[in-house]
Amino acid sequence: MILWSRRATSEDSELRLLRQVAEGVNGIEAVFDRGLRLLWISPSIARVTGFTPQECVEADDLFTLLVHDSDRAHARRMAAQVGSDGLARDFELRFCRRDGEVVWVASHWRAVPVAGDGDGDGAVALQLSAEEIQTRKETEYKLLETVTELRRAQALREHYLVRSNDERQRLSALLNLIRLGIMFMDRDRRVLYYNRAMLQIWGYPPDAHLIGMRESVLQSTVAPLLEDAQGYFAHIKEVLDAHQMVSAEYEFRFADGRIVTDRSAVVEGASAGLGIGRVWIYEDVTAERRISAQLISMAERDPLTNIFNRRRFHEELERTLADAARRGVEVGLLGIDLDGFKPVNDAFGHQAGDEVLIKLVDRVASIVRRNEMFFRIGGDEFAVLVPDTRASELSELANRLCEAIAGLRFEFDGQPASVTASIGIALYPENGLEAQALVAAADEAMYCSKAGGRNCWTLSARLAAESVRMPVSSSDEPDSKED
Ligand SMILES: Nc1nc2c(ncn2[C@@H]2O[C@H](COP(=O)(O)OP(=O)(O)OP(=O)(O)O)[C@@H](O)[C@H]2O)c(=O)[nH]1
Repeated sequence: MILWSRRATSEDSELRLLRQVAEGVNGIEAVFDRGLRLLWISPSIARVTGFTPQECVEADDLFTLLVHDSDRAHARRMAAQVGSDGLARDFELRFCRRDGEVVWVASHWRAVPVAGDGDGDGAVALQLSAEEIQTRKETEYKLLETVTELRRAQALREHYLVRSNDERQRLSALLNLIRLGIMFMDRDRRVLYYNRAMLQIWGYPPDAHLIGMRESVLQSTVAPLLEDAQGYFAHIKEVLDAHQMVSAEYEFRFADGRIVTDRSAVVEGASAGLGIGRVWIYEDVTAERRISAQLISMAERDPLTNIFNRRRFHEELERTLADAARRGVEVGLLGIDLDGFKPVNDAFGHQAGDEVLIKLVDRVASIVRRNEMFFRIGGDEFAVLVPDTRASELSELANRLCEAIAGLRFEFDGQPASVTASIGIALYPENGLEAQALVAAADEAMYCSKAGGRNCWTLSARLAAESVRMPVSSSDEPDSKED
């Protein structure tokens, strides 16, 4: 056995025995005096650090030689405390190897009484038992790194989860505020998402739960609400079968009269080419349609009598003539101007005149057929457009109108009042091929009626060589009389 002790000669038998045991163990064993001077160290120090036991013993300060800068003060302090209070201590520290590498060791320090020291002060030595734990430390480090990495990933995931939840909440709040109904269907045609407006439009209660519901189930629940369920479902089938990326706006009606439009688009997935489903957007356009119908009505109807006005008259005349030209049929135009209307206004006031106009329109409207159109051209001027007709039918109609108007009885301020009508009849194509020519022919004939005594009708002169003015008779076949 080689001895590296400064006090080898004065060792007692107990210390020798301790050394023998210590040299045989795999770990590092060392003995220090209370001043932390190394007295002895086992050969295993060379295996762990590369420094020989002799180099260690001869070193001025083993702590400076072996212990890493960062651990040195702590190690020294702990060892000194063991020396002073006699309590064993365990701690880990780093040794610096000769080759510059660092190696972790677990150290156990305890005070060992030195028997037979001779000075009688109960002297103690410090025994260090150390074991290399580099592999364990590396594993610990790796574990720590992995745990840190996991924690970081977890924190990041939680951060994104919170962000994505917030995002979803914001989006959901927004989608629930808008008036458009929105529904996402997945690729298997099951409901993935819907907003509040979608429930309202489709007549579901606010707490309805549709997530995961199949399209076919959805359709069966809404079918009774639709005016034409089969037509609507055929539209959906067409959109889906044709894989339309964006479908055109489709208008449909509910049985309760609401008008709704739908549009839909494929929702692109992250991987190109694969749609992950389809979004459907529903809009209740009932109010819009009503307003636009009102605007159209205002633009083409007379506000007092609610029948079509001059503007619509010209549109219908052009359309009817074009249609008649295609089909090779005749079109009749009756120009009607009231007789003696001004005196009613003058005698009983404008309101009385309005009443006459309203009642007269009601009466005439009850006489004209469904395919015949009645217009107020302005003031006390009216027109009836008769598609696909003959002159004889027109004269019959004119006769009935004259009789009906003359038969209207009014009473204002206790006094009776009445009006009559002068009618001019023009026939397409005989009296004019263009709208303007036909109107001029009807006007001309109407003025003939006025000139001929009023309360009568006149066939346009352009129909025959001369226009024909007829007094009103109750017969279906009016007696024609040359103008
Ligand atoms: N109450 C009322 N009167 C109107 C309205 N529009 C036009 N009038 C009046 O209708 C009258 C039309 O005049 P005229 O055609 O000369 O009246 P008329 O007495 O039938 O004369 P003739 O056509 O020659 O028989 C005028 O007094 C206008 O002021 C209306 O919306 N309401």
